[in-house]
Amino acid sequence: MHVVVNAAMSADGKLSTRERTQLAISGEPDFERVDRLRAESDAVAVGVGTVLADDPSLTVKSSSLRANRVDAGRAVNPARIVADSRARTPADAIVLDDAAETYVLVSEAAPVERRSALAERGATLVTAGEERVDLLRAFATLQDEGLEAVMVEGGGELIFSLFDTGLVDELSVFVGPQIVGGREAPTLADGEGFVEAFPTLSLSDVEQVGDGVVLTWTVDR
Ligand SMILES: NC(=O)c1ccc[n+]([C@@H]2O[C@H](COP(=O)([O-])OP(=O)(O)OC[C@H]3O[C@@H](n4cnc5c(N)ncnc54)[C@H](O)[C@@H]3O)[C@@H](O)[C@H]2O)c1
Ligand SMILES: Nc1nc(=O)c(N)c(NC[C@H](O)[C@H](O)[C@H](O)COP(=O)(O)O)[nH]1
Repeated sequence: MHVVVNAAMSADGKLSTRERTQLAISGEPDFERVDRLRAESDAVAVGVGTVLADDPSLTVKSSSLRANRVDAGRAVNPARIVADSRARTPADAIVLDDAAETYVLVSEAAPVERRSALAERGATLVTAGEERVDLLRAFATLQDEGLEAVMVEGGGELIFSLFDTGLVDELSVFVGPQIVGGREAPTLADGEGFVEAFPTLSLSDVEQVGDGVVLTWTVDR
């Protein structure tokens, strides 16, 4: 499996405001880059925090990129993955519509009635971990399902955990020209934070986009 984390952050490293309201960090050229990354992926993953804050669709927006996928014998959209320890994804979340297959990763602690509600909406549930999703086990199951190229779009809690478990191969981040501030505002990697043995990165590309920059790193092994 190849896991790419992609996000947009302000110059001070924030993914959104302290109120978790969506923030226009990048613009159209970056959305097109994200769309191309989605189109190349077998699946696009987010944490349930992102579903609750943004209600994203995670689909490919460009009709020509969708057509290319179909021509190549792939599904029109990549599958969607939601890491959701307690099955909090709302039944009317856009990620549960029929535009793509959706996997919801839950833990043993997810209430049975919430799991049933998601299964009724057509989601495929993957259970791994007691209180929290065991990402190593869950991603191994997803790989068995044929998902090889996985793009992770956030948020900060999920991104930290994926680095913590050593699952990330590549990081690309748009760094935008604004300061958001706020100690409660989500950053690129939240969670508990590393104190020692930090994951290290090797820079593979730098591209200026307007007053921002797209940085691409590979994760050192
Ligand atoms: N700028 C961007 O590119 C971008 C992208 C995505 C999200 N966001 C923003 O990020 C915020 C949401 O981020 P967040 O950090 O609150 O939530 P998140 O999206 O990272 O989701 C966190 C949730 O994931 C689930 N999860 C399951 N297993 C987990 C594990 N092992 N480790 C960690 N989480 C696990 C838990 O239920 C947890 O509550 C929103 O404000 C959203 O707007 C910004
Ligand atoms: N590239 C990018 N620039 C930004 O300025 C910004 N705020 C995001 N944020 C990611 C966002 O939080 C969403 O999760 C998805 O971008 C929504 O995806 P859809 O369009 O619904 O498919 N992403």
